[in-house]
Amino acid sequence: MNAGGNTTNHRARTAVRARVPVTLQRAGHRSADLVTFTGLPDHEEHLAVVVPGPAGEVPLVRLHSECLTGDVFGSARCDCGPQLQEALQRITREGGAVLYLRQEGRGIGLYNKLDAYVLQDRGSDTFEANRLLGRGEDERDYSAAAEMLRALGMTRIRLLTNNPEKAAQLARLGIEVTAMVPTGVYLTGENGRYLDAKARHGGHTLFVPDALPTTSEPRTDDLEVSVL
Ligand SMILES: Nc1nc2c(ncn2[C@@H]2O[C@H](COP(=O)(O)OP(=O)(O)OP(=O)(O)O)[C@@H](O)[C@H]2O)c(=O)[nH]1
Ligand SMILES: [Zn+2]
Repeated sequence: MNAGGNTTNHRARTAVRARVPVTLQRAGHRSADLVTFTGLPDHEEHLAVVVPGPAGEVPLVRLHSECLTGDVFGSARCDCGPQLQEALQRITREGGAVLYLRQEGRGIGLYNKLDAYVLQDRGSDTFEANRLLGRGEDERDYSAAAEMLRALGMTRIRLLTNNPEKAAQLARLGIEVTAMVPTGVYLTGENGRYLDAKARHGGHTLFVPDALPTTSEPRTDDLEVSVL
């Protein structure tokens, strides 16, 4: 019971639970801390990968939404895997954090995302497919991310993203985003329609050329964004 004796509206404050050093083999064998938390508002097991940067510099942060298919299996249907690698390589070089958020499928979960893929193969775009499943187009909420950043002492950040909604939500949640740093666009023969829908419908600041590649190798030339 707290000092006032009233526990009914009490919500645990988010705090760092443990910091575990690791070597990241796919980020040049550089060191990072994996950070876990207590008191997260949504009780998910979100994880931060943190590397200290130069004192006085605004840290680079990526809010990476979980994508098992892209991050782990390297599926070419989306651009999540290369974006995660880019973020890990950048923060291990210049300092910062990747918050790995358990928001699979923009918040609808893995099985629903795979159902959405089936609908996309029948002609729907990525946002319409969510609606046909009775779900929101994008159900992500970044409250837990803001709490994690506060617990890490990162309340002033540069955000590695092409998604203005992430910056807007963080600002509303009291995190000062001094800059949106563009993340790479990793175009493959399979993710062109997905990226195009993100740009046209989702408001992402990325450019997708009309002529899409025919291979599933990520291609980043002639795109107007920063790449590795
Ligand atoms: N529902 C659904 N989710 C998807 C689909 N493709 C990828 N995702 C999920 O979308 C999330 C990534 O969101 P994106 O819109 O690709 O990118 P973002 O994180 O908003 O923006 P950036 O910070 O610029 O990368 C991950 O959780 C993926 O699992 C899809 O077709 N349907
Ligand atoms: Zn993905």
